[in-house]
Amino acid sequence: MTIENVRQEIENIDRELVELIAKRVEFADDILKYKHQANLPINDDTQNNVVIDRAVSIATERGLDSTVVKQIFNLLIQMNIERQHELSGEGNLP
Ligand SMILES: O=C(O)C(=O)C[C@]1(C(=O)O)C=C[C@@H](O)C=C1
Repeated sequence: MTIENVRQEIENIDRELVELIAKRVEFADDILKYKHQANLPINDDTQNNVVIDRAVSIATERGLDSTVVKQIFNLLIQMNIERQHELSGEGNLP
């Protein structure tokens, strides 16, 4: 494999990652509807821990640096929380 081939593979993965992040954020709309109906807060620390612990466990099984994976998932959760605030009309972004 040439370096161009490897960079093409990395680009393909990067595109998939961004698509998956977009899909994950899109669920903010559905989850927010349930939260409004049940009068639940947007931020749920218990669920945050479930998501983080699951990601850390999978990362550890795959031999990845779990500290970095934890940081990534904290950012993903934060993106979802921000989108839910935006959809509630409380955000700063368009
Ligand atoms: O599961 C939820 O309640 C969500 O809103 C999703 C999510 C997440 O991104 O995984 C985001 C915010 C909550 O604090 C917990 C988890």
